[in-house]
Amino acid sequence: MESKSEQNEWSSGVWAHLTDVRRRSPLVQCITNFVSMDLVANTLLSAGASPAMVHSVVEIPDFTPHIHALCINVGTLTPEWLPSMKAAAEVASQLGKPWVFDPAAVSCSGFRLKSCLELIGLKPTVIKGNGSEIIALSSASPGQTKGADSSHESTDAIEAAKSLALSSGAVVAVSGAVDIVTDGNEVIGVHNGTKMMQKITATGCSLAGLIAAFLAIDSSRPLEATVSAMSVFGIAGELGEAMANGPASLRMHLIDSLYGLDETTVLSRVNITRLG
Ligand SMILES: Nc1ncnc2c1ncn2[C@@H]1O[C@H](COP(=O)(O)OP(=O)(O)O)[C@@H](O)[C@H]1O
Ligand SMILES: Cc1ncsc1CCOP(=O)(O)O
Ligand SMILES: [Mg+2]
Repeated sequence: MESKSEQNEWSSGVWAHLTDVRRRSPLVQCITNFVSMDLVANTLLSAGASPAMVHSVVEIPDFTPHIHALCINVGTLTPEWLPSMKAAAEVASQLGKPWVFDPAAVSCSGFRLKSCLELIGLKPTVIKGNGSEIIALSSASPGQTKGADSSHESTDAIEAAKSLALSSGAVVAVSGAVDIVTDGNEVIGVHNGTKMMQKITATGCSLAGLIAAFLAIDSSRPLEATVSAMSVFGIAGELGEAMANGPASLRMHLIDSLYGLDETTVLSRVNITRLG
């Protein structure tokens, strides 16, 4: 059971992180899938960050040195896109810029799984997947695939997440009913969010982009920054659902709620526990 003071510490940490993102407006480069580009960019803008969907390999040497964080998502991967992803990841890692890797639909093909493992070799700061994606990556073998959706609960993936964190050196975040964040030793559960978020495509991708923005302003504490981003996104979903009639209006209200989040709401809604 979490003590009141531990809860208060998490809540004030979440609010401090969001305030800092709004104040510093970090530049986040996103090489993401076609489905998600719009929602990822709008999520980052409503949180106060500055998104740039720059993915051409010829632009990376000029642009990537200027970013504050990077997000790479393989949701619509093709062989033509992989060199851009690798080049951007290499620049980010060499220059000490935090980067998030989202192995969207990793089990779709052998090509995608191999590409994901190669990208993990380039040292992401955070790997964010759903339960099925993290289990597949951790065992380096595709399970049964449901494409971009998960057929596992996030809590089924705790041991896989810990093992992937230890083998990769990344913080691993598993989205789902309870968002799990681990560095291989500590395991934190974020209990914000709402089930209907699964019915909007690219919410997982947007969460990965948001994690990148939070890492940009607290790169020395990737576990805490990731926990904060997950809680903030979940709270925006909870508030959005209260105004929505279904997934399409939730999409709109989620963005509005993220934009309008205030201190009282954040402090009263953060729900984070230590799971191990
Ligand atoms: N059953 C649920 N209850 C509450 N929040 C959920 C639930 N399922 C997903 N979410 C939230 O939806 C967002 C996207 O997560 P998820 O659907 O797991 O990603 P992905 O799209 O990558 O599979 C996250 O913020 C997560 O917390
Ligand atoms: C439907 C789909 N197909 C390939 S990528 C993609 C979007 C997946 O987004 P998310 O992982 O956030 O559900
Ligand atoms: Mg996903």
